[in-house]
Amino acid sequence: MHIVTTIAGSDSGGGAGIQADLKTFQELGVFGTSVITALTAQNTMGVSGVFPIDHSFVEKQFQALIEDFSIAAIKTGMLYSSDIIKAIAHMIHNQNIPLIVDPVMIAKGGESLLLQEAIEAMRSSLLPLATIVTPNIPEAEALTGRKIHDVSDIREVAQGFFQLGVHCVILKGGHLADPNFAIDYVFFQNGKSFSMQTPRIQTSNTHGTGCTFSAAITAFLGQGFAMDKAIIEAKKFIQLAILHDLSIGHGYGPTNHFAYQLHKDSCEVLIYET
Ligand SMILES: Nc1ncnc2c1ncn2[C@@H]1O[C@H](COP(=O)(O)OP(=O)(O)OP(=O)(O)O)[C@@H](O)[C@H]1O
Ligand SMILES: Cc1ncc(CO)c(N)n1
Repeated sequence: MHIVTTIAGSDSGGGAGIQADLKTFQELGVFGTSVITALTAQNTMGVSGVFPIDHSFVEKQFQALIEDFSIAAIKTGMLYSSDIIKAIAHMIHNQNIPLIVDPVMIAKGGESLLLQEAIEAMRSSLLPLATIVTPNIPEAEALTGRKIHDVSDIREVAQGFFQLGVHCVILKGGHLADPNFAIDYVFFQNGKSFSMQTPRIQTSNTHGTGCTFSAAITAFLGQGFAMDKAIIEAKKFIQLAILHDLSIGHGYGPTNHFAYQLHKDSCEVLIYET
């Protein structure tokens, strides 16, 4: 049994954060463990409160895991403060475990999940340890200080992440205004790159898409998939989770974590060399 870990915030509404990650791990046949960085009072309509966990207790949770388990891959999500980020970086820097950083900053409803003061710690302490980083466009802009106007700017931004020491950058194009396709751009430090394209689904049920996508990458990597295969299969997982959405809540509803196991043969991801 492969064991993986999510270090993230709790979403009481169950569609994002720790809850989305553990559901995704379970669906993909890996044993999920967790380190909770913050509690959020949250539903599909928004975040009504954030209660950060003291960084010493974040450390204590991780310590409990590494004393007992052999962890195959780690992902991070909502990390909230520089104290928490630095504590995590300190704990994992000598562990030699693949690390997927989803640099969560803002919830779909606009609430902040990362303090402004924490951006520098993300850049200087955590990203140098990252195997893969999965920013959306605004996150990539905030972390590299470069603006993305169109696809040609994306390669430059990936370089910005490589300079920090990241091995693979997945720029999620969900926020680029292509009405027909959801395109993500994948860049490796060795120069290899490709884009992944699926039909864009017209829905407001996109709560937790980023968490679910990065959790699926973590689950596949933890099982020993090669990096490109893990990324492409995770794109399939999130496409199906958005397509077969569940009617839950009154706002931005969750995705359907059951869908991949039911429909995985029906989804095609188009891959283009870039
Ligand atoms: N409407 C959509 N149809 C198809 N795929 C989508 C759609 N919206 C997002 N995706 C895909 O979902 C994945 C997550 O991307 P997204 O841009 O939503 O992440 P995010 O903004 O970080 O999410 P979150 O708000 O959960 O942090 C990407 O693979 C993206 O292409
Ligand atoms: C706890 C948490 N993590 C991440 C996101 C981003 O989707 C969210 N809304 N809540």
